[in-house]
Amino acid sequence: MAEPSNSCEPEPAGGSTPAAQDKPLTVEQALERLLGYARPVDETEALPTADCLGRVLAEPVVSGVDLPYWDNSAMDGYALRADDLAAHGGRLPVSQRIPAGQCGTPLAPGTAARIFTGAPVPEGADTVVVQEVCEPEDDAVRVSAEITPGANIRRRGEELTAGTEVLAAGTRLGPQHLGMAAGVGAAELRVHRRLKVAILATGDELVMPGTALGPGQIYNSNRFLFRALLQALGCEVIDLGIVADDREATVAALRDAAGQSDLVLASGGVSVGEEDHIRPAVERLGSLDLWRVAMRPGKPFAFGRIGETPFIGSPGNPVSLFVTFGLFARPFIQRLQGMRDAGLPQALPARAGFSLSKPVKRRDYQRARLSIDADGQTLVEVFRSTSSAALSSLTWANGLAIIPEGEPIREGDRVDFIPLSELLG
Ligand SMILES: Nc1nc2c(c(=O)[nH]1)N[C@H]1C(S)=C(S)[C@@H](COP(=O)(O)OP(=O)(O)OC[C@H]3O[C@@H](n4cnc5c(N)ncnc54)[C@H](O)[C@@H]3O)O[C@H]1N2
Ligand code: MOO
Ligand SMILES: [Mg+2]
Repeated sequence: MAEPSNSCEPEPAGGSTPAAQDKPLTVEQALERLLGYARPVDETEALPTADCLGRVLAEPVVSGVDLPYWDNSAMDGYALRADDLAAHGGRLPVSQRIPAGQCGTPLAPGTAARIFTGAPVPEGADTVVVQEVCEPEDDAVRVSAEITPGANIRRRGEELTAGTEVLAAGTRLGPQHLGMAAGVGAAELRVHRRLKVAILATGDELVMPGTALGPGQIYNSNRFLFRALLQALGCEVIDLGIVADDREATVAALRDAAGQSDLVLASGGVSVGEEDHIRPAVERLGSLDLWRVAMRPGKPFAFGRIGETPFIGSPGNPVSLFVTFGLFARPFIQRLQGMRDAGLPQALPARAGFSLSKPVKRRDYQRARLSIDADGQTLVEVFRSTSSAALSSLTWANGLAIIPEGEPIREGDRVDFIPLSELLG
């Protein structure tokens, strides 16, 4: 889509060397370069708050009210003046009843009000006593325990006051944010429009589930990975299906994809064989701005532009696609969507429950499982195979262990672990 709002200015980042750099970039350099090309889509729309799940907020939400809006009871019980209770030997007549949704009258001196959770505390009362320590007696109440003056009242404005920004622009709206917006009375929110992402899977060997496999054929897993990863990010997916390993077919499919989307994602055909047509096709239609990252899986990862439309080429191996999506495509998409905090997924320090005597040559994102052992210590185990074709490694894992290049790992060493949740949504 040739929208100026989403154009990729040729602004080098992460090093000035253009695309087909001689050496693979580090993960950090690659991300920096990639994000240097990310221009947020600036078109926005106003939607009913209930329809905004997963959208990115374009304007802050500012509260028009104090929260709570008035002093209210945090418990079911009796509202009274603490001094009155002491002065009347722990027994007070009940002068009114205040359920939630009703306002009582100012509390008559020397009396208590029956009150329920969420009801406004009547003027004059300074304490709510929970009913569990009260005995109702005819039209009075006897309090059988020590009370804490001021207890069980949620004060007006104690959470926040009118004029407070409750949600910042650039927030991805989850259930808690929608609840917050509704809680300050926002019926509509201004959000960025949905990002249109075109996907295509290259490969003559691919067939769709539902068809019997012929000789040399495999099922097209990547389509399902792409779609689901994008849906979890709130994108509109334009699925262009399977593209043959053919130069002209690849050029035509990429041109078609770029014409109707904000971003094009392709899987496969990005490596060095003569059946890999993605790089020359992108170069013909625009430019290749990055190719190859010093990582495993995912080394032949590519980024470029087809006209003005950004392009991400993921390696065909499904695990390589998943990992490069989480590390690069996800933050890039978050930026286009207008999110504030787009970057590498957060890793947490953990303890290796495995050893690798032979150091790895490229930074390795091994499929891993974090657990807490009997002593309460973190323990990371890695999958038995590092094959980037083995999706079963990802269904087994709950995260990725980052194995730095050139360093052996001994059991008990610190190892950085990225929870899968950091890579999704
Ligand atoms: N001589 C070299 N060969 C390869 C290199 C290299 O540096 N030199 N790199 C290897 C690495 S690492 C990877 S990763 C792959 C990346 O390959 P491509 O991106 O070109 O992808 P393809 O060759 O098309 O496919 C690779 C692999 O993935 C399977 N595949 C492809 N698409 C799908 C799909 N939609 N669903 C499921 N599986 C898919 C495909 O059948 C291949 O097995 O290149 C190495 N080669
Ligand atoms: O980069 Mo490939 O993804 O190592 O298998
Ligand atoms: Mg290939």
